[in-house]
Parts: sequence; C-alpha cells; structure tokens
Amino acid sequence: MFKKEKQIKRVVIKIGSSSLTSMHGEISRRKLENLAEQIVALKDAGYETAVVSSGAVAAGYRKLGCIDRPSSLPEKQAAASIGQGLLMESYSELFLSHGYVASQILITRSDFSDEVRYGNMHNTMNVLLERGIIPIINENDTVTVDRLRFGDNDTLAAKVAGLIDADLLIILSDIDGLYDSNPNDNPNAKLLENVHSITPEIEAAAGGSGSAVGTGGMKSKIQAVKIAMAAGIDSFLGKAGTENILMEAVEGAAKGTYFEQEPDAFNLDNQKQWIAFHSGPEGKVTISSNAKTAIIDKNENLYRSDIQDVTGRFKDGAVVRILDEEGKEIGLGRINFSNEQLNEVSAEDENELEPAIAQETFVCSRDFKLPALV
Ligand SMILES: Nc1ncnc2c1ncn2[C@@H]1O[C@H](COP(=O)(O)OP(=O)(O)O)[C@@H](O)[C@H]1O
Ligand SMILES: N[C@@H](CCC(=O)OP(=O)(O)O)C(=O)O
Repeated sequence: MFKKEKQIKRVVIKIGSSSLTSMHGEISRRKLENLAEQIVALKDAGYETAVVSSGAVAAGYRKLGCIDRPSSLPEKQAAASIGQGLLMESYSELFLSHGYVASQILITRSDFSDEVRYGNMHNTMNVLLERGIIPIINENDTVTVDRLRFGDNDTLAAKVAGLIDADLLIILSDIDGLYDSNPNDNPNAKLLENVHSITPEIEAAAGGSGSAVGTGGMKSKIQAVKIAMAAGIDSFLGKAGTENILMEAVEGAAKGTYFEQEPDAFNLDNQKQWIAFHSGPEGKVTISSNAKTAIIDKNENLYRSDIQDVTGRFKDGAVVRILDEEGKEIGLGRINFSNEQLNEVSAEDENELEPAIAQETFVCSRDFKLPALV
C-alpha cells in the first residue's frame, strides 16, 4: 500500500522468464496472453507503459535443437536470436488485437555509459510512450559479452525506469514479494509489505533464484530496486499471474512488496542520473574545505580557485570525481575545463569567472546520496 499520495502516469513493468514460461521452460501462451491483457487494461486507463520482457532464450531454445534451456553463453545467445523475434511477434499480435502497437528495443549495458546513445534512448522512448506505443525492451543478448552483460533483466528494468523518469517500476516474478528470509530455506519466512530503504538486513535476506529459468533471484531484484530508489523511483514486487495485479499495483492495493521512499527523498533528473550511475568518471579534482561547504551547504558554484589538485587526463565536458582535502569522494561533476586547461588557468584569467563544474551529484547533500551501486 502506498503511504503517500502518488500521481502515477508512467510505469515500467519487468516480466521475468519465470513469469512467461511453462514448467518445461518454454513460453506459455496462456501466461503471455494474461500479461498482455493486464497491460492493455493499464493502457485503456491512460497509463504509459514500457515493458522489460525476458523470454527470448525460452522462446528460441527448442527451435535451436536443444532439449532443455541451454546453459552455455553461445547457445543462449543463439537461442535468443531465434526467440526474440518470436516473442515480439506474439506481443505485437496480442497488443494489435486490442488496438495497441508494440515496438522492440534491444539494449546493451554499454548503451547506458555512452552519453549520446543514452540521450537517443531517452528521446526515442519518450516519443513512443507519448504516442501510446508499448515499447518491449530486452537485453540485446546476441551481441553482449559475458562480463558486460546485464544477464538478468532486473537491473536493465531499473535503469530503463530511471532513463524515462517512470513513476513506478513493477517487477513481476514467481513469488508474491520480498520475504524476510529466503522462503526456499525457511518455510516460516514472512512477507514484507512495505520497505522504505534497502538496509544490509534486506540485502542479506534476498537470496538467489529458486527456479531453473530465473537468472538473478531476489538478490538482483533488490539491487534493481536500489538503483530505482537512487533515481527517486518507487517499485513494487509481486507475483505474475495474479488476477489484476498490474492495475492493483499502480493503485497501491496489490499484494506484494512496495518499495517506497520517504516523501522528502531526493529525485535525480535524467542528466544527473547519467553522471551518477552511467558516466564512468575520467579524472579527479581535489577541492578546498571552504569550497566543500560552499557547494554542498550553500548551493554555490565551484570555481577554478577552489580546485587544489588535478589527477588524470580528461577533456572539458568530462565527468570527474570530486574529492575533499582528506581524499574522500564527495561527488561527481561534469567539468568545464580539460585537465590541461585547469593546470594552465591562472587566478587572474578571465576563465576564472566560469564555474569549473557545470553539473554535479554530491554524496552528502544537494539532494543526493551516492550509493555503492554499479
Ligand atoms: N527473501 C526472499 N524473498 C522472496 N524470494 C526469494 C528470497 N530470497 C530468494 N528468493 C528466490 O528468488 C526467486 C525469484 O527470482 P527469480 O527466480 O530470478 O525470478 P524471475 O525469473 O521472476 O526473475 C523466488 O522464487 C525465490 O525462490
Ligand atoms: N535476456 C534474456 C533474459 C535473461 C533472464 O532470464 O532474465 P530474468 O528473467 O530477469 O532472470 C532472455 O530474454 O531470455
């Protein structure tokens, strides 16, 4: 149940493999139809919905000639290349029969760290959502490299939710929420209906997957919720296949776990999210303690004269780490000078008047705590 009055308009729905497949690990048409009907009900009620759907491997492995869901990466990728098209065909057909158009978006992790591609994804999804289309998003399985994969779609869904400034991330799974310990190990585990922050206890309670098709288990869902929370987005976790669960989830009345931040929690805009979670900082600047107080507590700009030390090579416009005099990272910022320019600019220089940092995300104030996330 939501505590605060929420205006929900834009929703990301994450549908895991286990929510789409039969006992044998193949796509279940009945499950797909049920989910599509629930998404259509949301669309009819005026919600903008983006779907992050797994299921490509499940839809393709039989046609690849495998008897069971494959476990090697090349076979999974080959199965996904067959299955993704089939999955999209089913979604398109189901949505079209209700008058809605589906679109396909395949994403890799590196698409988030490239600012131009990040911007393009943001713009494209906005156009689609504003025009009533239902984007169906999945990892671009066939081109991903093992160590650079999302692997499970929970993290992808959370990052998409941040990218499009969603009001709610709904994660559907094979279980009706987060329990205080793994129900596979503890039959007396209790459902947690409301969680306001991801504490170490919550992280410890979340275990791996209980099924043969699920990839990330509860662990990856909690990490995903943490990413969404850092972007100021509330989440709901519930059981796929439950009647009316999507509508009840947006209305704040579904059975499951609501992850809802306190009303005064921060909310990072899209550009700051990119700096905080996706950018990959290129250098470091150390600032004076006076400057630290000024920029964090007084919301002032950071100037060249505030910078005491510069480490690394970076161009103007790059994202750098901002360190205090003790060497502690206090935030990330997009810098207006290259490392060379910073070293050249003197106190009398005209450039001195230009703030050194154009945009920033700070650890201790200015609306943002930098969680150890990615
Ligand atoms: N604390 C917990 N609460 C609920 N489920 C948990 C917990 N710890 C581990 N799990 C397991 O995580 C599973 C859900 O993750 P997963 O199998 O990856 O599903 P999906 O395919 O929907 O992503 C549950 O079915 C359960 O077995
Ligand atoms: N991209 C893969 C999904 C990976 C996966 O199984 O994700 P999840 O269901 O979130 O554990 C696919 O479409 O098969």
